[in-house]
Order: sequence, then C-alpha cells, then structure tokens
Amino acid sequence: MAARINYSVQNTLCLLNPLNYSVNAKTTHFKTGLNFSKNLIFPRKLKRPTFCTCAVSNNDRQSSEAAETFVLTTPLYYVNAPPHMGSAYTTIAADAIARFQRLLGKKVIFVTGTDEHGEKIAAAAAAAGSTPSQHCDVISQAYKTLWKDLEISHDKFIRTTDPKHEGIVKEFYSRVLDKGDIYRADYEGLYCVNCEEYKDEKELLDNNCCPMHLKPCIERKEDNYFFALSKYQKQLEENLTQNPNFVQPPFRLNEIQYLVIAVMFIWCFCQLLVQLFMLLMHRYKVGSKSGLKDFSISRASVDWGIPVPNDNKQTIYVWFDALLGYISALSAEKEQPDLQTAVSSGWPASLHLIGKDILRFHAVYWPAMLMSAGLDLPKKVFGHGFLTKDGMKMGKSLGNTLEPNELVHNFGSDAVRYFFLREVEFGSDGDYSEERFINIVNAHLANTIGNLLNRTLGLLKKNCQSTLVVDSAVAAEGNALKDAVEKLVEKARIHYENLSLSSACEAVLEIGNAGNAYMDENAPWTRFKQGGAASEAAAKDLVVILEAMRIVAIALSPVAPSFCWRIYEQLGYSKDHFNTVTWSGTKWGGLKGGQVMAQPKPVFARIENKTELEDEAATRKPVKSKQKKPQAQVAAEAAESLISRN
Ligand SMILES: Nc1ncnc2c1ncn2[C@@H]1O[C@H](COP(=O)(O)OP(=O)(O)OP(=O)(O)O)[C@@H](O)[C@H]1O
Repeated sequence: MAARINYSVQNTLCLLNPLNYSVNAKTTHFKTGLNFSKNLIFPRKLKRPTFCTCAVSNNDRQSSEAAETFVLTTPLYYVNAPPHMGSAYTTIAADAIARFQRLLGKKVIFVTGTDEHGEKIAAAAAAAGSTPSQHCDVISQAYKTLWKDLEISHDKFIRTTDPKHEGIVKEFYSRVLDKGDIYRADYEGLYCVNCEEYKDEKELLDNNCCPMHLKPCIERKEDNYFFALSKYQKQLEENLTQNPNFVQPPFRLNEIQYLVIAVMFIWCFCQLLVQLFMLLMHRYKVGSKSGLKDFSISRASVDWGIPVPNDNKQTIYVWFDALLGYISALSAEKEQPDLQTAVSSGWPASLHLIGKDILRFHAVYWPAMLMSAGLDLPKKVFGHGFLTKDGMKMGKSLGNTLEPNELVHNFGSDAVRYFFLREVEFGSDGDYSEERFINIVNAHLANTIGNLLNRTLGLLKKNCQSTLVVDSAVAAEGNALKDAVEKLVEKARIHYENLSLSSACEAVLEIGNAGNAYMDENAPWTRFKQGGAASEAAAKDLVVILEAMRIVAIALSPVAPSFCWRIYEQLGYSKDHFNTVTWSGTKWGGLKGGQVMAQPKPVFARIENKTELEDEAATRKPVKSKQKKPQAQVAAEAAESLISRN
C-alpha cells in the first residue's frame, strides 16, 4: 500500500480514549535432575530412521476442517517502484509468523499482494513510457519473483486491478452508501501526491513539506465523496477499550497515550471553548464534537482507479480500494465472488502486519469502514518499525533503498531472513550494515549451529559409524542439556506467539550455545580415545547434542527454512518428513537408537568478509596461481579440519 503517511497516527488515535495496554509473557519452568542411563547398547544392525515418534505427529497438522484458521496479511505494496528491503522486511516477518502458525497445526491463509491504482502509479507508468496496466504487470511480477527468492509461503497474492477485487470494492461502496455514510462535499487543502492524502497543515514541515517524503504538498480543491468517519468515533473508542490488544506492539499505543495526556488536556479545554461559542451562536454541526474527521474517498482528478458506482467522473480513493484487498484475496482463484462469499472464506483477519507508517489506515479508517458495512473487525493490527538509512525511513519515494535481490543473490535467503528478524527487534526501527550482517550470520548460523552439527556428525562418523547408539530419550535421562533445551524451546514458542521474533531467534540460538558448551565440557573426542565406559558415555553425548540440533531445526524453521531443512537432512530425515513436522516435534526424544545420520557436510557456508580478506591478502606473500575455491568447499574444509583436530 502506498505509504500514505502516518506521522499523524498520533493525531488521529490520540483523539480516541487513552487506555492502559500491557502484555504479560508467561514462562514455563521444567524440573532439572541428573541421572544417566547405564545401559548403552550398540545396535547390531544399522537402520534408517523410523518415524513413529513425536517428531511428527500428524495429529498436530490438524485436518483442515478441524483446524483453527489463522488469516495473516502484509500490506498490499504500492507498485510505484519495485520492492526494496523495507517491503521484504514485512513479508519475511509475516512468512515466519505464518510458518510458525502452520507448525502449531492451524489452517493458515497468508495474504500478500500489490496495490495498483492511483495518481502515483499513473505518473510512474507515464515516466517509464508504458501504460499503467503494463507498468503494474511488470512491478507486480517483481514482487512475486522476490517473494519466491525469499521463500515466502503466501497462500494468496491479490492485485487490486484484479476484476474480482473491483467487484467487491463496488459492492462494499454501495453498502456504505446505503448506510448513509457517504456524502458529497467540496474539499480544499494541501495534498501530498506521494501519500495520496490531504494533510493537516500542522503535520507539515517548512514550505509545506511532507515529513515522510520531504516534498512540498500542493494546494488542491476538489468536489469529492466523503466517508463519515466521525460517526464511528464512539464505536472505535469502544473497540479499543474492549480489545486492548487490538493495536500492537503495546508501546506504540503507550507512546500515543503519553502524548494524549497533554493533547487531551488541551483538546478538552479547546472543546469547552468551542462548545461555549456554539451555545452562544446557537449552532451545532454534526461531526464537530468528534476528534475524527471525515475523509474523502474519491478523486475527481485521477483516472487510474475503480470508478465510483453511479459517477464515472470520479474514481475511488486508493486506500478505500486497497484495504478491501484483504477481503477479496480470500475468495477462490478465478471466482467472481460477491462480498459475502469472500467474507465467508476466512474473514476476519487474525493479524494485519504493517509498517508504522500506515497504522492510522488500519487501526482507524479500516475498522470504521468495516463497521459501516456491518463486517467484523480484524483481530489484531501490528505496526512494526522502519528499516532506516541515515536515520530516514528507507522508501521508494525517497529512493534511499537497500536492494533485496542483491542481498539474496550474495548471501542466500536464509541469511537475509535470519539477519533482519534476529537483528531488528520487531516493532522498533533498525539500521543495516553489511559488516554486521556478515558477522551475525557467520557467528550464529555458520559457527554456533552449523559447526556444532558438523563436528558432532564428524565424531559420530569416526567413532560410531554415523549411527546413534541409543534413543535420545534414554541418552538424556536427567541430562542438564536436555533440561536447558526444553526450557529454551518453550521460551522460543512464547516469543513466536507474542510476535517477538528476535527473541524467538535468540532462544533458539541459546540452544546452540548450550550444545557447544556441553560439547566442550564433555570433550567426547578425548573420551572416545579412553575406550570402555568413557567411550560409551561419549557416544551418548553425541546423541544428546544431535537431538538438540533436531529441535533447533524445527524451532528455527519459521525463520530460516532451507537452513533448517539442511540440518534435518543431515540427521537422516526425508523432505516429506520435514514438511510435515509440527511444533510438538520439538519435544525431546525424536532421535532413535540405530538411526543413521547423513555424511557430514556444512549446512551454512561461511560468508567471506571482503575487508577481512583484503587485509589478509595485503599481508600474505604472493601465492602461485591458485584457483579460488567456492565458499561451500572452503567451509567444508574448515569443518573437516575442526573434526580432525578434535
Ligand atoms: N523502510 C521500511 N522499513 C520497514 N518496512 C517498510 C519500509 N518501507 C516500506 N515498508 C513496508 O511497506 C509498507 C509500505 O508499502 P509501500 O509500498 O507504500 O512502500 P514505501 O517504500 O513506503 O513507499 P513510498 O516510499 O513510496 O512511500 C510499510 O507499511 C511497511 O510494511
């Protein structure tokens, strides 16, 4: 959706009642205890893994009829320019949430798409020398391609130029009209073309510049249709009171609440003066009591849009049109649905995931529109922070964007997904630096998790013919690592549930750290050399660490799906098995004695840091023409040398 700005979200929401918002995160504790099993039995016959364990309980992947539905949306991105890392950020986060909800066994409908009408699109097409329709096809395809490269698992991709969407918008408009919530009036004001929105003068910078796009707004006068937003002030207030979690994260409303205390005070005082004045003048205008202003929902000057029913001279305002994409997306492919059919296919949404720039449209305008049309409200709206460059929001209109295709091409989708979800606390702003990117993914994915798996499998190959000597449940009786893993994976689940994606990653990474510490403390390579009972204990230690790795592979799969599949593959499982695994598979005890692991190979190739390499090259003596090895080979050799060192 067009970043039709939301610095004024505070102006809008603060006029609703201030509320107390809080989130309580619960953590679960497990008992700890030490009690090693004495019966270490080396199986006589090597087996492929059998899969009748808790690793896959198909009961978790509930039958689609019985399963709870979870409808999740990203904004429909405005096709004024190709996607950038900001657009990718919301979609990656949504994908991680969708994958997590699927692991819980829910029937997920993950909606994304493109917002394709409006003045800005027509202008962008003209600038590119194409028709708006051709332009939309090209840019919309660029989004689809990027989503594929980033392994986005959306179920629906809606384009607002899709005829089925147009039908639904017209029907919705007529419903709202019948309700008496649309009227015609003149409007004169300052208009930001990039936001596609009239602005309050007080929101603007010097020279009437839009604070988001840093371009001057233009004076514009139009005869438009208006939506009676002010009529819904009270109902919106009630919605926020009754559903304190409707807008997330809580601090976004807390910030507003802080402002509201001052603003409300001034506002109440002004209202008192106004009321007195009105009493004196014996005049009272409907809507003036309310803090919310009616907004115009048509444009006379824009051709590229859905015509207003019964008035071909006007087109429907791009926001009034685009928000309905969340509903039209739900209808079956190629169906020409009516509004009711689409609504009954999954509405209301469980979660709208958006950037904070468009919170006002989702938390105020959209609920009021739905109330007017007699439809249910979405259950939750989460406004995350911005990826910034030099402190400014990265955006298409400013052109200060980071190119996601390049990042995926250079570093792979797992690294991109992991870095942004791990490094930017979900809800807050975050900056990108290549050096930090490389350091983080190398340290976490290549070292903490990848190397641990590789070292363990290397030792298992050398000492146990790549075969587990005992069930992981038996190997870990009373084991401290098991207890730590159980606590951490439960922590990760709670964080995923609360959309604290960075903390969820951190909890999973802690499992890797605990596994490394366990490996170093127990030094199985030494104990294998001692033979006898020491060697048996060492073999059990490897089972324990590999079980922890199996759990990591499930718990991190919403964030880095291919990386986790590679871990799973190394543990000897099939792709089908991985695709049907559920969150209950994170319960300790999936690996069985006799299971044969794959030949060890690195699951994440370390990224070479150019600066490091250049420094190294500058100090190194010239070597006779040696061919540069591919990264995967370099990593494999590094891992091999680690194993042999052990
Ligand atoms: N810098 C960013 N950081 C995080 N999310 C972003 C960023 N930029 C865009 N988004 C995501 O895209 C949504 C806005 O989509 P839109 O297509 O309007 O992109 P935009 O780049 O902000 O456009 P413009 O620069 O033209 O205003 C935001 O609500 C958010 O979900």
